[in-house]
Amino acid sequence: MSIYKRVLLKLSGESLMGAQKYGLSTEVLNQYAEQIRTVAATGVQVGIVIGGGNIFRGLSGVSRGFDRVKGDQMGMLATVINSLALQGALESAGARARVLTSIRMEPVGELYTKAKALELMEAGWIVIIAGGTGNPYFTTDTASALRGVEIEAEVLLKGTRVDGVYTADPEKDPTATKFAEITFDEVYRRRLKVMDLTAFTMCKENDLPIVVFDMDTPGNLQKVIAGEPIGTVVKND
Ligand SMILES: Nc1ncnc2c1ncn2[C@@H]1O[C@H](COP(=O)(O)OP(=O)(O)OP(=O)(O)O)[C@@H](O)[C@H]1O
Ligand SMILES: O=c1ccn([C@@H]2O[C@H](COP(=O)(O)O)[C@@H](O)[C@H]2O)c(=O)[nH]1
Repeated sequence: MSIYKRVLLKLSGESLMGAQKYGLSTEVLNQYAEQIRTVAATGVQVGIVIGGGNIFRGLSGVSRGFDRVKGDQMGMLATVINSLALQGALESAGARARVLTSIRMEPVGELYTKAKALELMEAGWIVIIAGGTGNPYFTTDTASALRGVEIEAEVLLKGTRVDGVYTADPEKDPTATKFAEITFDEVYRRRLKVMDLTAFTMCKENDLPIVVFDMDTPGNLQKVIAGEPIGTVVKND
C-alpha cells in the first residue's frame, strides 16, 4: 500500500560503503535493491538520486590540491558508478531499472530529460538519475530536490543512516531528541543540518515535503511509503 503515486528517493553514497572504508558493499546494494523492488511492485513510481561520498567529493579533492571544478566532475562521475551498481542490484532482484545521466554519456545511460524520466516511470521502470545536477558547486541533495520538483514527485524521501531529524547531530550529541514532524522555517531557525541549504530551500520554495528516514533497516522504505510515522517529515506550515 502506498500513500504516494510518485516519489524521489535520495540515497546516501556514504551508506553504500556499509562496514567498508571506501567503495561499494554488495550487501548494502542488495538490501536497498530489495526494498526498492518491493515498493515499486506496489505500483508507486520511483525516481532515485544517489550520492557519491563513498568514492569522491569535490571539496575533499580541493584540500589535496585538486581544482574544484575537476573535483566536482569526479564526484559527479562517482554518482554514475553508484547508479550503475544500484541498477545492477535492482536487475538481479528482478526489477526493471534504467539510468538517465545529467551529463551526456551514452551508452552508459540516456541523457536525462523530464519527459524521458516520466515516460519510463509511467511504463513501470525505476529511474535512477545519475551525475548530480550536471554542474559543479552543487551536491546530490540539491540534485534530488531539483529532480524531485521537476518530475513532480509528491515527496522527497531522504534515506540515510540516521532515523530522522534531531535537535542536534545524533552522531555527535547522545542527548539529541528526534522530531516526528518539523517545518522548514523551524529547521532554519534551529540551524539543523537536514540537507545542504540550497537543496533545502529548493524544497521549501516548491512545497516539496521531505521525509528523512533510516534506509539501513530492511522494510523501512515500505513503511514510509505506506505513511507510517517512522522518520521525520519536514514541510511548510
Ligand atoms: N540535526 C540533525 N539531525 C539528523 N542528522 C543530522 C543532524 N545534523 C547532522 N546530521 C548528520 O547528517 C548525516 C546524514 O546526511 P547524508 O545522508 O546526507 O549523508 P552524506 O554522507 O552527506 O551522504 P552523501 O554520501 O550522499 O553525500 C548523518 O550522518 C547525521 O549525523
Ligand atoms: O550536482 C552535483 C552533485 C554532485 N557534485 C559533486 O559530486 C560529489 C558527490 O556528491 P555528494 O552529494 O557529496 O554525495 C559532491 O561532493 C560534488 O563534488 C557536483 O559537483 N554537482
